[in-house]
Formats: sequence, structure tokens, C-alpha cells
Amino acid sequence: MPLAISMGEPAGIGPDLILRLAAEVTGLPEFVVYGAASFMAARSARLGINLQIRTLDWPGEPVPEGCIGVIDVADGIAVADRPGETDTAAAPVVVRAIERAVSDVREGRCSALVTAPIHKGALYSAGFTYPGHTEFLAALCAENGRIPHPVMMLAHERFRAVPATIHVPLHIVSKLITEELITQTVQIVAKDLRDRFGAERARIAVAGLNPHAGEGGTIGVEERDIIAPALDRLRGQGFDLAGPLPGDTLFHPPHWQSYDAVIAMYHDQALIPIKTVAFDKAVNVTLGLPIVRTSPDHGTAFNLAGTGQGSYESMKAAIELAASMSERRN
Ligand SMILES: NC(=O)C1=CN([C@@H]2O[C@H](COP(=O)(O)OP(=O)(O)OC[C@H]3O[C@@H](n4cnc5c(N)ncnc54)[C@H](O)[C@@H]3O)[C@@H](O)[C@H]2O)C=CC1
Ligand SMILES: NCC(=O)COP(=O)(O)O
Repeated sequence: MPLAISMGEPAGIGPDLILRLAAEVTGLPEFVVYGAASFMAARSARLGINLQIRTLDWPGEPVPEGCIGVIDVADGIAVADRPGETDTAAAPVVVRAIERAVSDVREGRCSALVTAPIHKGALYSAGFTYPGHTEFLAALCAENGRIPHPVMMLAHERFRAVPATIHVPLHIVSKLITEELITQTVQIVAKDLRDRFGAERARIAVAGLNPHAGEGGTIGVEERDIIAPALDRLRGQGFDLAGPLPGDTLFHPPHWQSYDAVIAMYHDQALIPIKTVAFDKAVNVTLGLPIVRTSPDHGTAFNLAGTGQGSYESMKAAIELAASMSERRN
């Protein structure tokens, strides 16, 4: 069964990386692209890539050598090949690509989902109401009206960083740190590390929110009043946890290397360390969903789109990790 790759923002680097990987790298897991076939052909020609675009009726259709299979979701919308220039008209295609890909994974026609980067601002101006893929995918995976709690994890080998809150302004993070959020996040991380990464009893570190993890309640009380009690309760249920630990020293390599994952309290607390050490290799994984979803760690890189420059290593790692996670699960 192929992987489903949503093409992402057409003005961005995502389509280039998909095309370059298909043309230049052998031995990748089989995949099909969800997006606009005519746009993919135009971007391929711009990049001088010798690859035919083959429109598929269904993802399992055989794709001849020298071709890349595309499930065309353009539905009459002309997606322009203009690197670096967003176009509101393309937004429905970008969104539909994700929706169709999720549906094909959920219905067993594809093994897992890999998303190329979207430009959040471009989608917001076209009326998209989800902060990012992570929250949108959770909504698409709702069952009986229940939306699963999605957990973002950035992973490179044993370095796995999880922001407990995701795409939210910093000034409301503190209000969102609740015992329920800490509990749910730890439970999902531990379960998915076991089921999808083979870490039988994951050892997880949890960061504090405030400098020095609150310094005993003198520089903030979330650690004392919320995070520590939640961790104590979870330890009582058998989870192997350290923390709350000061966020500034937790990512010192000898420290994080002794854990299977580090849970941070907010987006940048988790993502800055991993992007600093592994920007071109780390993968964004969504935990807590009934499907496997990965993505490169970077965004749309408008300055590189359409140039053939830029690294495809994170996208390649996302494809390989999606394949290995879905094999482990099946
Ligand atoms: N999964 C997703 O859909 C993601 C989407 N984004 C979105 O992407 C847009 C742009 O975000 P930025 O913060 O500018 O981040 P960005 O990752 O697009 O770019 C940051 C810097 O990294 C460089 N860069 C990015 N990818 C690269 C690659 N493959 N090889 C070499 N250099 C690369 C860019 O040229 C730029 O200098 C935003 O709308 C953001 O929300 C950001 C991260 C993930
Ligand atoms: N910085 C990571 C990021 O913004 C990716 O978000 P998502 O689109 O995967 O939810």
C-alpha cells in the first residue's frame, strides 16, 4: 500500500522536494501525491525534472517507471506555478489534498500520511480555521463526534521533543497548562512511543513552564500547583517520569539522551532545541491519531521554492519514518 503525500502550499518548497525525491532518490517507500496534477507538471518542468505526472483514479493504481502518481484534487481550479507567491484561489486544493489523503489512509487505501508544508497565513486568509495540520487532522479523524487529542512531536533518532501546547499565543499558555493536559499528553506520548516506536516503557522528562521550573514556587507556581501533582499521579499509575525539570538545562545532550521523549510546555520550548541540532533531519509526527502522520520539520521556505535548492532530507526522513511507523502498527 502506498503512502499518501499531500502536496502542501504550491508557492512553497514542498512540491519541489516531493518531485526531487521521486526523481533523485531510489529505494524510497512507494507513495502517491494528493494535489493538482497540472501544477505538479508545471513545477516539475520549471525544475528541469525528468518525470512524467501520471493522474491516478485510485492510490493503488500501478505507476509506470519514470512517473509520479498524483490523485488530482484540483477539481477545475487552476493552481498557478508561482514560487513564493500565495494565491487564495489555491487554498481549497491545498485543503482538499489533505482531506482526501486522510480519507484514503483511514479507509485503508494508503498506509500513512505525509504532509508537505502548508503556509498557515495563506490558508487563514482563505478562511481556514485550524491553527495547523495537527489540529485539522484531529478534526478529520473525529469518530462519533469525538475529536482525538492530537500531540505534536518533533523527532530525530532518540531526540524527541513534544510541545504540550501547540499553536497558541504565548500569553495564554499558562492558562492552558492543566493537570488534564499534562496527563493526556503523557499518556498519549507513552502509548504511541510503545505502539509506534517500540519503546516498551518510555522514560519521559517533563519541563517546567517558568525559569528554573518555578524555583520552588518563587518564580511561578504552575510547576508546584499543576505539573508536579499531575506527574505524581501518573507515576502512581506506573509511568516512568522525570520532572518538572528546568527547561533551560533539560535539552543539554547528556540530559535529554537519557529519555525517550521530552515534553515541553509550549511550541518554541520544544522546537528550538531540536531544530537547532537537527533542522535538516527532524520529522514532525502527530501522535494520538488513529492514523500515522509525519511531515518535515520545516515550513514552506518561499525563498527556495522553484529553485531546486534546499535540503530534501527532512522530507525524506518523514517519508521513511511514516513507512516504518505504519509497518510497526500493521
Ligand atoms: N508542517 C507545516 O505545514 C509547517 C508549516 N510551516 C509554515 O511555513 C511558513 C514559513 O515558515 P518559516 O517560519 O519561514 O519557516 P521555514 O522553515 O519555511 O523557513 C525558515 C528558514 O529555513 C530555511 N529552510 C526551510 N526549509 C528548508 C530546506 N528544506 N532546506 C534548506 N533550508 C530550508 C528557509 O529558507 C528559511 O531560511 C509559515 O506559514 C509556517 O507556519 C512551518 C513549519 C511547518
Ligand atoms: N512548527 C511546526 C508547525 O508549525 C507544524 O504544524 P502542523 O502544520 O504540522 O500542525
